Amino acid sequence: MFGSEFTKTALGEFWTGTILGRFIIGPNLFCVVDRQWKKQRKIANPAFRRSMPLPLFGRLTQKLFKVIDSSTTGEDTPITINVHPLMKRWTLDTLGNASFEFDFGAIDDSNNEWVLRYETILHACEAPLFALFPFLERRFLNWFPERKRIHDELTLFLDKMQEIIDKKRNKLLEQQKQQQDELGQKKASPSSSDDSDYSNEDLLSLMIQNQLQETDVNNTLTDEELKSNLCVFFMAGNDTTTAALSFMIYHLAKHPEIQERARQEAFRVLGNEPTDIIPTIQQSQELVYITMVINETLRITGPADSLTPRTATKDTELGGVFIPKGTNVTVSLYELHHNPRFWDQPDVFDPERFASSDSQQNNGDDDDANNNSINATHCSNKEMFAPFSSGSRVCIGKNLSMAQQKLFLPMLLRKYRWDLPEDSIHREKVITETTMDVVHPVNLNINFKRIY
Ligand code: HEM
Repeated sequence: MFGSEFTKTALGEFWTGTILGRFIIGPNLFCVVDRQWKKQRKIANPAFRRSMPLPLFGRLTQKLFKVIDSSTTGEDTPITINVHPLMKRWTLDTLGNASFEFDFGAIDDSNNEWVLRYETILHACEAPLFALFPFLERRFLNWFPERKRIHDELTLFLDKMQEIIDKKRNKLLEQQKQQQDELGQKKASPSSSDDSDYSNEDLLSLMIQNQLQETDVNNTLTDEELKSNLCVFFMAGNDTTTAALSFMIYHLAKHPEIQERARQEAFRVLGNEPTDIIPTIQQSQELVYITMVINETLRITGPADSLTPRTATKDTELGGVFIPKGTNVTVSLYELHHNPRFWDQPDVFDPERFASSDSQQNNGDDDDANNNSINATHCSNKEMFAPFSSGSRVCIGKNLSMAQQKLFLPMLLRKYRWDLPEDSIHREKVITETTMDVVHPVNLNINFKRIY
């Protein structure tokens, strides 16, 4: 999205020793630049390119439906649900399992020890006092007992990650040794070195496998880097996908005719038996209209409304504006997605603008930054659609998030109809707030009615 005259602003020392610094602003993909970033991205890319664990996501969706159904008295009784916290529980469990085979257990119990710990740490990252004066917690932590307690919680969280890393590494080493013994070879490859076998493995295992295969330590991730990346996958992947799913439910509640059309597609592709069907990869690629709905949601209410700042590496000019070397600039994705020069009636929710002759191929599973074709009559430049950014620093979790959304929405459509309550605060337009730079709906209550 940015040319070489702009580089990502290195985030680092300012936050050392703070909760934000220990949790997020560390040696991870989001924060590092130049050679460090190249190394990390090269290692992480194959893990994110594997085929997605749809059966796992599907099982967790079935679990969520059971929780919802347990609070209804019958198929005809609607139930009102605050959607955003519910989606957060689902995303936390899918991401925990897919990232490092850790089940937060959030769907079953949103108040369990690990969920509360994670939420506490995340909220603490935003505390205004320490965001403005990070030296307070670096040098005078003892003056702030509550802050100190949260540091201890974070230590427990990071220790847990280290424990999981150690266990996984030992398990993989054992497997490797077994294979070597069996094959009688000097150099055995770990169990899944091929992309196509990745689907059942979590991201952490895939990255550790890389470490075990690599002989040059300069091309491997240290445990600190592994942990820091796991933290950032949560920060970057949990709230964003949660918000995307919540907004999607909102738009479909506001537009029942679009909801029904999407449901008919789900029935056509997955069948209409009254039972939870988990889409296969093949089926998920056939969900053309549902993909259009997802794209339009990401355009009109994208969870990331701007990119993190870039710094001009030299005096340059952008759109006729002179930008001196060292200036920080950013891109507003919101403006990009609502610019009337590129989008016909940008404030109207209209999935049709993503219809195209090649929409069959347009499944959100490739690695092209702008794989989402756009109807040329509605938008004059497909590069204007970039909810996951674009270029070399495009979101690494894009395919994962698209896979989650394309699994969840058809399952939900087959199982429930939903609408906005009469007294909803969102009747006119969706009310949002921003947490950790992610835009999400506030108190979005939705009435759900079971189909089966
Ligand atoms: C709807 C869901 C998501 C949206 C809208 C989104 C959006 C974005 C955007 C706009 C960026 C670029 C930020 C910048 O350069 O300033 C980004 C980067 C990133 N995202 Fe996502 N993201 C989503 C889901 C995920 C998921 C599921 C993960 C991981 C599990 C993830 C991990 C990352 C990481 C690690 C980066 C930094 C990549 C790099 O700089 O190489 N994201 N995301």
